[in-house]
Amino acid sequence: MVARLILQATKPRSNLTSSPASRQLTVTRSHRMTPVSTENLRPIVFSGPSGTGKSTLIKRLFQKHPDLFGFSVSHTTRKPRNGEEDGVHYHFTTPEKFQEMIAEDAFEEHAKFGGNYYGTSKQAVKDVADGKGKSIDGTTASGKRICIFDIEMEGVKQVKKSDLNPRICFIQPPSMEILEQRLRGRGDTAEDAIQRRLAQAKNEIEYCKQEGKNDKVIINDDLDQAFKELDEWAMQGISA
Ligand SMILES: Nc1ncnc2c1ncn2[C@@H]1O[C@H](COP(=O)(O)OP(=O)(O)OP(=O)(O)O)[C@@H](O)[C@H]1O
Repeated sequence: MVARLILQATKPRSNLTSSPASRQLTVTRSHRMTPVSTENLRPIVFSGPSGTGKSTLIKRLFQKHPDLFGFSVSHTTRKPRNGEEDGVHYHFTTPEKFQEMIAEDAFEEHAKFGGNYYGTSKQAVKDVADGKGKSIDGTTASGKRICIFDIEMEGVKQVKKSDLNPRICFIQPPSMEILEQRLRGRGDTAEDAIQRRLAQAKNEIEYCKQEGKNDKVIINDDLDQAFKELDEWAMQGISA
């Protein structure tokens, strides 16, 4: 879904790294404290074709580490749906204000989908590290968190150019045939959209093959195996 310009985590920023005391953050977990080095506060970006299994894998990551990761609250020019609260689900804004923010270089990345703008502001990324991001269920992700991005290829290109210094992981389908089965199996995508997504998937897989575009590529064939690989990679360097 489009608005998954959701979250990110930020590269070690000055407010997190300037004093010795901040070189190690402490994340409170259910029964213990987990020291997290500043290196691990780098945002993690997940990308990959629609239907490849990003949401499924990210959900597992949040379930396994409920206090460690967060999404940023995106800006959007679309109208709020029932039950959506400004500042919680999205920062709802006007096209004029959104354009102003683009001009002020306020976004880490932004894009237009279905006639509406969506974007991740620099402030929203900082908010995740300050305990003001979102958890997987939309509730406030309190405490310092590592920002997770779930974004499209164009968004990945933008964050790579920003000063976020994210770790980038591409989730690849085992084959185009299986990707098609997954998209159809979800039962929520119209035929023309499936065809568009499959065509786009080819572009994304080509992009992913280029040298230096990703820090990690995971083939999501067997889900348990893919999650194990993803979890080990995401948790690298995080003391638990
Ligand atoms: N390893 C797997 N084996 C079989 N089915 C899977 C696997 N991973 C995910 N799926 C299924 O594939 C479908 C697509 O997964 P998911 O919605 O997580 O994809 P996505 O990459 O987040 O897509 P989008 O970008 O469109 O939101 C879902 O029905 C999910 O249950």
